[in-house]
Amino acid sequence: MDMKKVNSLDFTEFVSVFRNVVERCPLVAAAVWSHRPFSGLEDLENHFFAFIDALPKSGQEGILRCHPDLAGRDVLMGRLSEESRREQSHAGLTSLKTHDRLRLLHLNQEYRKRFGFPFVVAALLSDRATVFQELARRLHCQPESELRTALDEVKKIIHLRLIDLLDSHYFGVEPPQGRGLERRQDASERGDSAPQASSDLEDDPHTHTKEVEN
Ligand SMILES: NC(=O)N[C@H]1NC(=O)NC1=O
Repeated sequence: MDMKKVNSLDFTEFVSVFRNVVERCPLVAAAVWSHRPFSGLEDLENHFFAFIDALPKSGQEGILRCHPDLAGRDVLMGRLSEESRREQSHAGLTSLKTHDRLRLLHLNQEYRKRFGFPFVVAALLSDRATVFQELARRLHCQPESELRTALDEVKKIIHLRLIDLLDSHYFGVEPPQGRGLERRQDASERGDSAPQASSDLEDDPHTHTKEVEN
């Protein structure tokens, strides 16, 4: 879909297409529609970012709480959104062995206990090893800076989801904070050589398939 097409969508169509750009928060797409026409991907995503930035802390935490835990219950129950399933699968999080799943469950619980919202990371830019490392590192951050870090990850997820929905020629646009696309490409080109969180990870062929098309 190109920007001309995006700008031609009526409210219902726009919300239907962009409803999960912010995980389980179609209200954000509903608000962004009012700002059309958009000049390009950057303009469009800036409206998503601005909506989130303008929220009070409780709203920002609410956005984070709409994200499913990585390798959490929603994964086990098959209740992930299509986007989240693809992202978590890309990072190898839908095929963890019990030992690693329990370790992640424990870290996720510790994180949620400390900050009051789930650990969020752009899984499409990550792999199993970095998810574990980042979770262990961010667990010790100060609440205020951690909220900002988590929202920056949400913005990376938004950026990548918008790229998926739009034409591939937008792929050259830098992600928020200029970080990440290179790693995403590395990951998708990497094929089956994703670093592992521990030596006993399952090797699920679905985990390492090239899931990112662009
Ligand atoms: N908790 C969390 O990070 N969830 C997510 N990350 C991501 O890239 N997609 C998600 O659903």
